[in-house]
Order: sequence, then C-alpha cells, then structure tokens
Amino acid sequence: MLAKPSYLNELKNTGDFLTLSRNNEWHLEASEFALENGTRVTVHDTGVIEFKPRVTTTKDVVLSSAVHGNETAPIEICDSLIKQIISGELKLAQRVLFIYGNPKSINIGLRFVEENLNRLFNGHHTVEGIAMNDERVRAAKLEQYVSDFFERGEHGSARSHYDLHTAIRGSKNEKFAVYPYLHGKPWKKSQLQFLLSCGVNTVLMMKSEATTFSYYSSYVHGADSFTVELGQVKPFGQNDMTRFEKTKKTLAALISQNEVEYPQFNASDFELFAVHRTINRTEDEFSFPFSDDAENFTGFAKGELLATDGDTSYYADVEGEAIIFPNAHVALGQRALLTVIPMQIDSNFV
Ligand SMILES: O=C(O)CCC(=O)N[C@@H](CCC(=O)O)C(=O)O
Ligand SMILES: [Zn+2]
Repeated sequence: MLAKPSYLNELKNTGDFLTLSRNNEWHLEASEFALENGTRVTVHDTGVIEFKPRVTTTKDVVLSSAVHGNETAPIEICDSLIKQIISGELKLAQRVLFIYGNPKSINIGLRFVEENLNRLFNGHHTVEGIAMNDERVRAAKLEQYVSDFFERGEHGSARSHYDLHTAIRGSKNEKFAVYPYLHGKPWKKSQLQFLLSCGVNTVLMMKSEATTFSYYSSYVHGADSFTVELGQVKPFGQNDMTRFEKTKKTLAALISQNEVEYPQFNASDFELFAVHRTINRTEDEFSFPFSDDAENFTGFAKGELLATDGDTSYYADVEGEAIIFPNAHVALGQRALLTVIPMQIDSNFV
C-alpha cells in the first residue's frame, strides 16, 4: 500500500486546504480520505479538492477562486465552505470541486505571476511558438481536472461552474456576473434566480468566444458557468465579509440541498447588459481619458472619448455606453476594456 501523504492528518483536523495549497505553490501529492458522514474527499493537486457525498447526486458544481491571486474575498468564502465541509458542519448533497486557481499568486498578493491565468483557457495555454510557463501548465491541468470531474458525474447531472472574482475598480453595480457566450443557446432564468439569491442582480451577456475559465466550462462541458464579480479587490483581512453572506449561504444551499427553491422569477429584479464591444490594447501608448477611480458601469455620452490606443481613438458610439474592467496595463493584444449597453429580457431566455 502506498504511504499516505504527511499532510493528511492536519487537513482532516483543520480543514485548512487553503494554507496547504499556499504552502505547495504549484504541486501537491494527490490523496483521498472519507469524512465520518461518508463524503469522499479527494485532493487532486494543490488548490484542487473534490467532495463526493455518499448519496446519489443530481448536480456537479465547480467553485473556483484565486484565478487572480489578489482577489481575496472569494478565496475566504471558499476557505470557509471547505472547512465547514471537512469538519462535518456542512453535509453535502451534491458533488463539488473547489479550485484555488493560482496559489503562488495568492502568496505574492498579485493578479498573476507571469501571465494572466484567465487568458489561457480553452486551449490557449498551449500555442505553437510560445514557451510554456507555470501559469500555462496550470491552466492545462485545471482544464483536465474540470473535465475529469464532470465526466465522473452521474449521467444527466446538472453541471455548473461559478468562477468567483473581485474587480480592480469599484462598480456602480457592486456585484455582477459575466454570462459567457452561449453560441445562440438561450440564457437561463433559473441561473439568474440563483445569482440573485447570491446578491448578484446584474448580468453581462457576452457575445463572443473567450479565453476565460467560465467560457471554457460552458463551451466545452455545457456547464451553467459564470464569472462572478463579488465586489472590489481588497487584501486579506480587509474584506467586509458581511457583504458576502448571501453568496455564502446560497452556495452552501446549492451543494447541501437536493433542490433549492428560489423566489419566483421577476424580470424587474435584474439589470441586464449586452456586451457592446471589446477594446484591446495593441500599442505601448494606451490610455483612458477617465481617472483610475472611474467605476465600472460609468456611462458615456455618444461621441465621448473612451480610449486611445496608439493613433486610434475609440469614441462611444451609443448613448450611455458603459465601461467595464478598464485596465490600461494589460499585455499587448489583450482586452483593455469592455463596453456594455442595457438590454431587456427577451425571447432568448428559458
Ligand atoms: O476588474 C478588472 O479589471 C478585472 C476583474 C476580473 O478579473 N475579471 C475577469 C472577467 C472574466 C470574464 O470576462 O468572464 C477577467 O478579467 O478575467
Ligand atoms: Zn479576477
């Protein structure tokens, strides 16, 4: 029989998978054990832990955080849920895979180490002529862990993936989700109800493919996937965790109940936006005319300057075109800004 890894006893006693992951930045020996309530716990790697209750399940849920290491509130939420599960306080009814995307970037308190992990999914980690680095290797492994997790699920299980983030800037709508491009498939009201229960009433509908983790699990695995922005980036210890209570409770209910009842769907509870366009940085000289504290969802009048990329100036071409994730410091070729415009619930919702 193979020797059990030395970390197991401490993990069973403390439930502190976060510290274990942070202490093993890129790799952790796999292992397995069972909780007293019968739930199987499988450590696949650093930052990747799976829980499978003894009962027959109907949902396979992926909860990821730390795809960007400085976005600490989602990490604290997942840390607390994992500890509750390992201590037996939260008894699972569904399979769940927790992922801390980039443990090394948590340790250095930065968005990424060499390269933005959330630009490397859906195969973009491995490109001929581009050297691999730790984040590229990690993105490839994370895709594989998610694939294996969904494949091992019960036939017909509902797949979901909530990739939890916080935004660099403040936001007029504090919490919002990005619904990845569905290639014409309808958006789901039941998912909006789940998000609302998390305290997220604002959803942005993407209209093109992406390299993000949520797009990957949506496109490749047909999961109900979202990037969920829960507030503004803060260092550990500075998050007001009361602002995440609804999210924590809703996630706990999702994985510990057979079926969760959400309040009836009401379109007026939501603010929906269609992504209008993506502006990439292509030149060293890239700037915004607005200040660093301009918030996400700030609207611009038609004709106002939005960004300058070298010799190219971008002007709002719709009244009220609003800015999301402006970041002039992204690598060349990457998204520096999204703009959105309000949209209504229409026939493309089921
Ligand atoms: O606030 C910012 O500028 C970025 C916050 C963040 O990390 N957002 C995600 C969104 C991913 C998506 O478009 O689904 C990202 O930029 O990776
Ligand atoms: Zn992020």
